[in-house]
Amino acid sequence: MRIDVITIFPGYLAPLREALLGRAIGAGLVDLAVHDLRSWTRDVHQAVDDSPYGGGPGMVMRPQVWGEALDAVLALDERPARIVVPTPAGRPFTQATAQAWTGEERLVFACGRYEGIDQRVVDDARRRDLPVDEVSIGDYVLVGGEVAVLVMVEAVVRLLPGVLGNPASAQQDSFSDGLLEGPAYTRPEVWRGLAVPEVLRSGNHAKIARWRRDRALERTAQRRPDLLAALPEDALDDADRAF
Ligand SMILES: CC(C)N1CCN(Cc2ccc(Cn3ccc4ccc(-c5n[nH]c(N)c5C#N)cc43)cc2)CC1
Repeated sequence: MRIDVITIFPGYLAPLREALLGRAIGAGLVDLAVHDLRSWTRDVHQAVDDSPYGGGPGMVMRPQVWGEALDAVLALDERPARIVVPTPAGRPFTQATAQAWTGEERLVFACGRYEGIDQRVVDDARRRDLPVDEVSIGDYVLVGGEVAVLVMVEAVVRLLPGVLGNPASAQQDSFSDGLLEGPAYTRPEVWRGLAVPEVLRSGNHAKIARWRRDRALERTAQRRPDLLAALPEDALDDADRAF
């Protein structure tokens, strides 16, 4: 997978070259290119924003600069690309989104700042039949799209074959079966007077699996009843329902 990020703050994306993601890049599983939007400005001030039509607070990012930047970055590689635009007004970015994007050969992220990017940039890409997703990582307001891109790239790349040391981790993620994961423990057996639940030390794998499922159901019911309500009919077996 090739990933391109266009931003006025390239340094914000430096963490993508660290740790797991850095190793994925080093292993050739991911190609990452970060581009400074100001490279496509033509004025001495390298202006990327302007006042909003219709008035209102803040500034809006100029379509000309973004249009030239996206055209140039898309032309760098012949692989078909999905353009991703983080925005507070976007569709929710979920684990399902991350899973779906693992099938893409290329993702091009457009990081806005100020009050966002002139809508005609997205409209122009769509009318050229380029796939464009406007997505939000959560119901809170950030200052720009860069942090959202860090989140989304990590969520996608960790699902790519060969990236995680133990692929089972991705399969047993929270959300992958629709539930939150339950509590996890490691040594010592007792810490500050708190003992690891005995069942986890029993060696009885059936009992352990049941206990873990019950804790996941309990935690999901307490913290995310919406996830429980959204489970498909056949997601819970009789033992789950008995819980
Ligand atoms: C009603 C009320 C919830 N509204 C809210 C948004 N207000 C306008 C407004 C304010 C600030 C920004 C800053 N900004 C610029 C580009 C950009 C990209 C992503 C995000 C972003 N924020 N939160 C997320 N989950 C995001 C994602 N993904 C924020 C961005 C952009 C837009 C208007 C009021």
